[in-house]
Amino acid sequence: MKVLVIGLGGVTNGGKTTLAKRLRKQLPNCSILAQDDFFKPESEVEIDEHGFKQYDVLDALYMEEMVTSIRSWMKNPTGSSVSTAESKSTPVNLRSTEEVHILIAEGFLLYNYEPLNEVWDRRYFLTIPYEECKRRRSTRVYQPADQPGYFDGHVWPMYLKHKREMEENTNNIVYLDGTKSEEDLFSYVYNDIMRELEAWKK
Ligand SMILES: Nc1ncnc2c1ncn2[C@@H]1O[C@H](COP(=O)(O)OP(=O)(O)OP(=O)(O)O)[C@@H](O)[C@H]1O
Ligand SMILES: NC(=O)c1ccc[n+]([C@@H]2O[C@H](CO)[C@@H](O)[C@H]2O)c1
Repeated sequence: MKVLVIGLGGVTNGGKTTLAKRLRKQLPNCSILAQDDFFKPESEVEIDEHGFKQYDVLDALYMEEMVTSIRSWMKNPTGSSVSTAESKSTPVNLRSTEEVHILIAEGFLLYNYEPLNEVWDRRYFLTIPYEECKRRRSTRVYQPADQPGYFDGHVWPMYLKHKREMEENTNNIVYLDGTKSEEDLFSYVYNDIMRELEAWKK
């Protein structure tokens, strides 16, 4: 049996969830694990001197639990103990599909946490420019909702800081331009993963 752990990281509102769901429909035995499911409750999230809740940092997340979830999926991809959303579709375009299991872990802060660095078979990173990110984010309602000035005061500066640290410490990141169409993004990543699976079968 082959297990493939795919990281789909990138900026908030870059389109990670949209792309992951689309991939899950088409890839064989594919599950999604969302980093957003590991946020701490609001009462445990720190507040900085400007009054901004510190959600866009590793400390706001139960990262050890996320590692445990990924590792237990890797040991037993068909087990039910891990909270992942699983594909219900019939696998396509692949013989011996029952031997392949794919986990897409999607989230905004995947590659800055050392204990996760060795789990990835492939690392993707979606980017969109500042203006587009701010626009998309303004259409979303988080729980709790973004405070006034939150994007410029917390979200974007933390994104730039983490991206810089990631670039200093991590190799082999495949950057994806999140302003491309959903269809283009899907077919690029789908073909990339299928090539990897074909190479494994040989
Ligand atoms: N390729 C695309 N082109 C234009 N808009 C897109 C594209 N993909 C997703 N979107 C839109 O961008 C917004 C964010 O998408 P999505 O929820 O998939 O992003 P995300 O990276 O998972 O966000 P977050 O992790 O911050 O919640 C949504 O309104 C979605 O419809
Ligand atoms: N899911 C949450 O608990 C939560 C609460 C407040 C803000 N967020 C935002 O989610 C994004 C990552 O998807 C981050 O930019 C957080 O600001 C999440």
